[in-house]
Amino acid sequence: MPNYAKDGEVMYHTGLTKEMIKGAKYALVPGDPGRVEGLAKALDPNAAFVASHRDFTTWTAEVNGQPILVMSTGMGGPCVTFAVEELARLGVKTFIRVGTTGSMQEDLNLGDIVINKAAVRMDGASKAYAPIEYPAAADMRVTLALEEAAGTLKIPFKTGISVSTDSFWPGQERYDSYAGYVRRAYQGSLEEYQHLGCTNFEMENATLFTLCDVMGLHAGSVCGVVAKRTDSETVAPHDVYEEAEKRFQKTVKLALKMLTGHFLVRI
Ligand SMILES: O=P(O)(O)O[C@H]1O[C@H](CO)[C@@H](O)[C@H]1O
Ligand SMILES: O=c1cc[nH]c(=O)[nH]1
Repeated sequence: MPNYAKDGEVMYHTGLTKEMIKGAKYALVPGDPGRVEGLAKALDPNAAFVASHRDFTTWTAEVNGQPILVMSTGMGGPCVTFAVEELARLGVKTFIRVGTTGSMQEDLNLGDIVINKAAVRMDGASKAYAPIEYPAAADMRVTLALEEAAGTLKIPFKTGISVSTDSFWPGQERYDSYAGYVRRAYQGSLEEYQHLGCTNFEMENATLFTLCDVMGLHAGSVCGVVAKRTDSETVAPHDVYEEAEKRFQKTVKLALKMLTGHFLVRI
């Protein structure tokens, strides 16, 4: 029997109650708290600020007359576990990550969109919930809605498998760190992931997908490419992010319209 929050019960880390989230069943979960307001207002000009605690900034919006939560998770798997645990207790059932990412295939360019159908579990947090043999898989209906939305909007996108790491530098085989050293186990890992057909590096999908499947919830992910690792380790200038941001905002808005409407089986 799921342990739902009681009326008025305040979630310790997010500072939210059931009343504050207005019965939202869908949550958009970007990593960056600075992305929340823009995303909420892109969904709904009447979106409203709800709370800001630690890494978790929350706004509410409406799409198709349904309440939608937009809440940052902060960076990395451990932060995602707080977001999923507390929002699930408040009744959220579907989580869509709206992030940034580093692409690892030649045909994924800066500013493009990646929709992740699964993730390689290089995080640590998901291991507290399921053995490493358990897949980190996105919900197929959420993934299809994101693909259908990006395709309809003619936004360049690719669907693939992300590698979700706990480290932006050695875990993603970056040599431009302070020490400049990548431990031997990760030297050559980028090339290996490319051969395995993985599409991108980021830091939250594996935890999000694993937890949601384990808990009977639904998850999807759309990320904008801000680093093209086939060319460089560097993150691109801000205008690339702004282009990607416009694209992922439009994509999730249309995907939410489909998911809250009559797209495939209602979840
Ligand atoms: O832009 P967000 O959603 O934070 O996602 C990506 O950006 C951060 C690293 O720069 C990591 O959290 C990574 O997953
Ligand atoms: O290269 C990148 C860019 C964004 N986020 C990541 O985790 N890696």
